[in-house]
Amino acid sequence: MTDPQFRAGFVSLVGRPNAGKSTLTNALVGQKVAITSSKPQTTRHTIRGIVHREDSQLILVDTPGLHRPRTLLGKRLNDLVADTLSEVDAIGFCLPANEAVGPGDRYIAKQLAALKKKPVVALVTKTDLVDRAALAKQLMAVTALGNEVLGEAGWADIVPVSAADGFQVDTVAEVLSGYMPSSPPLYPDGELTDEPEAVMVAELIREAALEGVRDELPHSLAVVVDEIVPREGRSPDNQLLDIRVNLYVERSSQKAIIIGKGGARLREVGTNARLAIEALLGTRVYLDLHVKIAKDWQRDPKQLVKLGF
Ligand SMILES: Nc1nc2c(ncn2[C@@H]2O[C@H](COP(=O)(O)OP(=O)(O)OP(=O)(O)O)[C@@H](O)[C@H]2O)c(=O)[nH]1
Repeated sequence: MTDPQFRAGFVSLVGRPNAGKSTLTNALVGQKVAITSSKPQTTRHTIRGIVHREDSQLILVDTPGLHRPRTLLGKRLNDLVADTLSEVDAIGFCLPANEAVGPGDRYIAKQLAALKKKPVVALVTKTDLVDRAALAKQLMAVTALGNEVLGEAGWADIVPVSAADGFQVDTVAEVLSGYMPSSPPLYPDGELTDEPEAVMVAELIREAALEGVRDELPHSLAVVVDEIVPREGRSPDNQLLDIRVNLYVERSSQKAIIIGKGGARLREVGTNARLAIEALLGTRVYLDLHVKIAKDWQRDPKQLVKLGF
């Protein structure tokens, strides 16, 4: 039954490069979905993370246009950003606690002001890097920016947060949830990301797995990307993505076809898929494939939802 109190909607985290958007996205979602690094402008795709809460669901959308004010001409950039942001229900504007409010922040704030009625929540990020006095000063500076650019009312809210130690991460989710419209959940429970990257990766694996056996398994194969996680401790120019994937078939005879004698076919599928994914993403990849039987998944609506259909 649908809970009339439930809220669900879209949120975009914006802010200048290195403001902590990707890290906060990961902390909110509770699992790594975005690629973070200390080098600015590494977010390569519009990424969505989904935050499932008891009484709300937040779908986080990244706004790539705001990352590169210097490489796009003013109007085009404004249009691009306005396009993306006009579709969200609230905006979280990330400003690092340990860096003075500067022209980059003011530039973004002015674009947000042009969107008129959209609620903008100022998120003062990385609070673990400053002491209480410095944080208080930064909160005042951020409040002043809101009043200067958005008028008397200023930001919809202002929340200090640290993705690194978890301080107030939950409060951020709660405050943003308050700006979501009443709606049933928009995504099935347990779904963490709906990024185009995962969909494309699944497609490439499906292709590789069906190569040469298409007649035997035409529609009996579902590919679900469980996780795409950057390997810890790698430098930005030597990244490795760990990708864990489940391949679902309907019967054990089909499982045997996919795996092949002594696992030989699955190894070949893995290599071919990995090369295609590396070419797509431009990063080295470690692919972890598991073949599972989901009996009659094509006829079972619950299974279909679980498998992303
Ligand atoms: N100490 C600390 N560091 C953080 C925190 N959040 C992010 N960082 C660091 O700040 C840097 C930038 O963080 P990102 O999350 O990649 O920033 P971003 O805004 O997504 O950056 P772009 O993709 O360049 O726009 C990384 O080195 C993070 O580890 C935090 O809460 N505390």
